Amino acid sequence: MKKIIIATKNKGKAAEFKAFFNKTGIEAYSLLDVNNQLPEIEETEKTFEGNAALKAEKIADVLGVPVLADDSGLIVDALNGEPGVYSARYAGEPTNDQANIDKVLEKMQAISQEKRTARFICVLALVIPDSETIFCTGYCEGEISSEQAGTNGFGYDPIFIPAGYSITLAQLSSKEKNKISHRSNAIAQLEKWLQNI
Ligand SMILES: O=c1[nH]c(=O)c2ncn([C@@H]3O[C@H](COP(=O)(O)OP(=O)(O)OP(=O)(O)O)[C@@H](O)[C@H]3O)c2[nH]1
Ligand SMILES: [Mg+2]
Repeated sequence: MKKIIIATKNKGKAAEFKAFFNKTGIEAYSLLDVNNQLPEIEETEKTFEGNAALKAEKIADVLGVPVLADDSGLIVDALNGEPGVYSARYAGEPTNDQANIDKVLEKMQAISQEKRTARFICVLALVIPDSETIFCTGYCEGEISSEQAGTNGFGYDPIFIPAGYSITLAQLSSKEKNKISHRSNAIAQLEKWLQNI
């Protein structure tokens, strides 16, 4: 069977990719499944594309197999685009989802609901050895809630209300999140490239 490595150590992302690849006949493994000694990758770029390429290309260099990386984040209009490319490390390192949520809610305390618009972005970089890196981008529009709610998903899901809903992504089932998420929108564009693996 065809195989792909997902260059992520994020359990939430890995689960969402596995749910998708299960349907395609391609076996997907994340870095949490790989035993090889792999380099620690510092996300030094200033763009989602740059960091996605960095993660995919470094792992593909070592393993010599098709690799997909995801660089994603939350963009809040009232915070001038923060946390953006620094979403994982917004409240400092080591990364902590709850501290990141607390920081966003605190900074937005004085901001009214209609000015709390935000979006998730997901940039995927696919590296197939000896081919050019392929990029796909997906978005999920919505707004930041005033309080956190829900325990499904990961990251900022408990404070993100997708457009057209009145509950957070963390209150949706994983199946429902996967129908509308930035990640599934990016994956939908990737599908045509997967036959080259
Ligand atoms: O509520 C959320 N729902 C999502 O669907 C989602 N996707 C990404 N994010 C957050 O954005 C940052 C990504 O940073 P990131 O791309 O560097 O990933 P990461 O460092 O967690 O793992 P890795 O893939 O780099 O190993 C992290 O803070 C994630 O929590 C999400 N939050
Ligand atoms: Mg990261």
